[in-house]
Amino acid sequence: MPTPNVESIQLGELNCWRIRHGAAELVVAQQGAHIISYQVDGDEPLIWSNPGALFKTGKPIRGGMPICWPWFGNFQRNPQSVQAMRQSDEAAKAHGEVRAIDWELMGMGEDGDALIVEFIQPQAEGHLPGWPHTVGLKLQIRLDAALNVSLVSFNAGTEDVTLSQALHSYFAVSDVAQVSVEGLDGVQYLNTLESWETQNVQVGDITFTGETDRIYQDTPDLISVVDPQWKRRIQIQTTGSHSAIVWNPWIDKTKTFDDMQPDGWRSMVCVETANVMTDVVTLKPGDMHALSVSIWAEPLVEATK
Ligand SMILES: O=P(O)(O)OC[C@H]1O[C@H](O)[C@H](O)[C@@H](O)[C@@H]1O
Repeated sequence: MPTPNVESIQLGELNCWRIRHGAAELVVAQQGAHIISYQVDGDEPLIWSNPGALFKTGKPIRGGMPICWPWFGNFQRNPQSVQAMRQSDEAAKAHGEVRAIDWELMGMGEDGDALIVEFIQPQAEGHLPGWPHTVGLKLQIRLDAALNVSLVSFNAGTEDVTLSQALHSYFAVSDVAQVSVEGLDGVQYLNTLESWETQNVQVGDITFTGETDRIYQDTPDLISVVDPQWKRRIQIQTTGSHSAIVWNPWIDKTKTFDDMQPDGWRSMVCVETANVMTDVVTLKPGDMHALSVSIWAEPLVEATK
């Protein structure tokens, strides 16, 4: 059985852990329970670790896998049922309240050949600013042949709670202009750069020629990023999610970020495992929901004629 090897490290101002399990290495920050990198020895990284990232207390980390909860994206773009959960005159943060606060590491342990790492977010139990609900929030990371991440919400209060959420995965690619995203052919999407009202239908695979920010609805459980140059297919298998956001900031948007190198956009693409828009989650008292993704790479088999 592979033995995990855990090292506490400091990245900028943030406490992190470097966890080795078999051939896999995971770096996770206490702030946001944020996966910063994940790579299997001898392979290209699967999760994009951003060389321009800033590791500052209270600032969301760009790259890796931010957790967006209890709302995704721009609060005002969320359905009324999600907005009604918040009681505050303060401007709402993009992507919710938990990506830039500390989580508690509950434990790390082996389960057969797998390693499990668990975090909880105690502030979700009634202590998030302007969000007066009591939800047990746990992140479970399971390392086996894949990277498996599950965000579990349990309504411990007495009223219904509606939330939108995402595991905002940044995937490492050879060159975003050369990759395609498969699995969404025929699926409806909003092109948020053009209109939040018009429904579009995806035709064929997604390729990238400019800034891209799309919300796909009624998504299938398996989406892949096909990368011919790195001769691999990243498999993104989800449960508890029927929406996905596909995002790349391209050249000009990247220039507006203080935490991304000018060419950073080229080596990443976000395919986010989500519950947004028509797919928001309502938890009755006592209900639990798990938003889960398993990520692994498979070699691209060249078509033979
Ligand atoms: O800059 P952030 O708040 O981390 O958000 C980064 C991106 O996240 C998602 O993919 C949204 O769809 C984008 O509109 C947003 O720009």
